[in-house]
Amino acid sequence: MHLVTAEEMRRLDRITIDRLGIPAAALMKNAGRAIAEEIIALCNRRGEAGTAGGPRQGGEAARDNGAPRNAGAWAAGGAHGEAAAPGAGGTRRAAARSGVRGDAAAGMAPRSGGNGGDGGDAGAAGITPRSSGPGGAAVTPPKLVISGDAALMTEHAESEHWLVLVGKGNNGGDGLVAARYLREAGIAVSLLYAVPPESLTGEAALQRDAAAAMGLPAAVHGGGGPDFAGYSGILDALLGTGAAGAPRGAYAELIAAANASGKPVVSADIPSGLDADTGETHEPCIQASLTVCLAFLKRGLLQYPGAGAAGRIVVRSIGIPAGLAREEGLSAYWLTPAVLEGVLGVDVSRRRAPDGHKGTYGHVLVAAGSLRMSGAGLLAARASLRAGCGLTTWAVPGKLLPLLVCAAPELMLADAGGEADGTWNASAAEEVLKLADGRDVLAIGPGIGRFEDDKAWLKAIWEGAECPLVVDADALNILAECDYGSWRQRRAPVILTPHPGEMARLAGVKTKEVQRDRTGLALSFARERGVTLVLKGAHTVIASPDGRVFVNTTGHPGMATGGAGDCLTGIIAGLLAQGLDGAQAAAFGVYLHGLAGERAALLRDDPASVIASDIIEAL
Ligand SMILES: NC(=O)C1=CN([C@@H]2O[C@H](COP(=O)(O)OP(=O)(O)OC[C@H]3O[C@@H](n4cnc5c(N)ncnc54)[C@H](OP(=O)(O)O)[C@@H]3O)[C@@H](O)[C@H]2O)[C@@H](O)CC1
Ligand SMILES: [K+]
Repeated sequence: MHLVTAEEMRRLDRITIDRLGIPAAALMKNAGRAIAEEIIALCNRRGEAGTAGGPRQGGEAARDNGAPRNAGAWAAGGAHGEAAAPGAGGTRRAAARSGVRGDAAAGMAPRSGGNGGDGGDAGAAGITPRSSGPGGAAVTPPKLVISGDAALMTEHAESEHWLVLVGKGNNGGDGLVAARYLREAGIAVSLLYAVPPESLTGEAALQRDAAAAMGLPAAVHGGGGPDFAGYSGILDALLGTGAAGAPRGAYAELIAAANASGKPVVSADIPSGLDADTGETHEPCIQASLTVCLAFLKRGLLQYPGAGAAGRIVVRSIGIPAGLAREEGLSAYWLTPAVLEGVLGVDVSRRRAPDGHKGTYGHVLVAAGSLRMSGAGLLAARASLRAGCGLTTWAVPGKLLPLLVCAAPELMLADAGGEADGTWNASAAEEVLKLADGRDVLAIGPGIGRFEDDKAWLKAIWEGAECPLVVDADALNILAECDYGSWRQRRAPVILTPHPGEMARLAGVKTKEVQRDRTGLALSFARERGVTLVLKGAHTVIASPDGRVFVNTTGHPGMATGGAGDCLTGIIAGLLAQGLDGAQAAAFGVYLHGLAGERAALLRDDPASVIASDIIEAL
């Protein structure tokens, strides 16, 4: 699934309208209808659970009122994203975990509710002929089957009254269309304009007039704290992709009041107050329980804190062809099995040749670990084997070798020289290069610490190793102090795997700046430096030097534990050794790492108790 910026979305809108001749009003109608369908589905869920209009439950429970739980969920197992076969239980679980669902009508994940009729005769309405069983007894009574527009029906309308907060732009127009469809479904709806309705223009003005002609009660926000107590839910149609900066004036007041109301808030396209590109949340920003994202997933919805403000995300098709994004060369993706296979060309089933042997699957050299942090090297080396490479050699300062014998019997150990106290030194680079000769990949950094002339050590390895290089941990901190742009160009790929702190040092900015726009920074850094960059953290970003960027959603907060990053280094190295290219190994490695973390959490029945070794065992 493509991820788009606001600017890219506008471009795709324009192409659809200008080149394909699809009227803007039709897109707005589709958008509003999709939003209404999702609200009706929500009403039905909570109607069945008997919670509509109930008192505020506080915290997450209140935000989630009527919607499946999402935030921080980590339900594991099964396939992720839209790639799994429609109807697969795994898809449903995975969608709940990642909090993003696609539109079945657009060929993505299955929809619940939806237009699927009543489960009876899906064909034409009519009278079913009488048939009889072997003894002549009638087995099928005559039945008149007529199906209606199920997605726009609810039996719980009487307990619902929705307030639509209407902004000045097309986002407000979407909200006005949704209001009409909700009313058509029998749900009471009121409109609250942020600005005088006369200031709406274009399609939004047409929708304003239609809503008025339909008799929908409307008011204009007059300042002060509006009273939302009488409503069962709020549709946030204040600001969309046309928003600039922090919400101002009436918009800010309405957002703050909606958040304080404790009512479930459904956002049209994006939560108002969110930067659609970066995931930054302005003050204030809607805290939605559900975001009905229109046409394409906006980048900011997958990056925190925006991902946290969006609640559950549903991406609904509105008539803009999905293929346009590819045709226009957009290259940011939500990382799913479909994207791994279709965009990156990864064989996610990891088939092995029937006549393969350990030499077929590559040999990893891991140069990692020192006296006080030998475990980091062990984790990386073991993870590379679990990722499926044929052989792994672990190079450590020689002093440590006797202590590590049989730490993992599957590993080969090698003496990298170093100091008598088990630390690294600059001359160890020569040993590492000798050991790397003929190896398929070299992973460096976990647990090496800092040492005298470590920059010379890194330069020698960077320039001398002919195989792909995975650089992590202290090797990244060393790199951040080097002018490596002047080093000899490497032919084989380099993958850097920084966490936000390491990224800040590499890019020469503050950590806060890294987190402000993770996707944008990763993309520009990878392009400028000619490396594949894995920017770790919640929803890890993988950027390749050719301008493609992938955002991962596997994993969970329990994986924020010492050594988890070392495992990732090993996994990526193990995949590179098997012949995957830089972007493939980085993206697939990050995806598998998160999946293994989810499995480990399930096995332990508690995400918080997962430790790095569990991730390796769950691979
Ligand atoms: N065919 C289409 O076009 C489709 C559009 N679609 C929908 O349209 C949405 C984009 O619509 P949009 O471009 O009209 O922008 P939108 O966010 O509604 O309003 C911007 C207005 O708000 C104002 N404003 C801005 N910043 C502000 C702030 N910080 N604080 C306060 N006010 C602020 C600013 O007014 P100004 O201040 O300039 O007078 C500006 O006019 C998109 O998200 C999707 O929902 C989809 O249905 C697909 C088809
Ligand atoms: K909105």
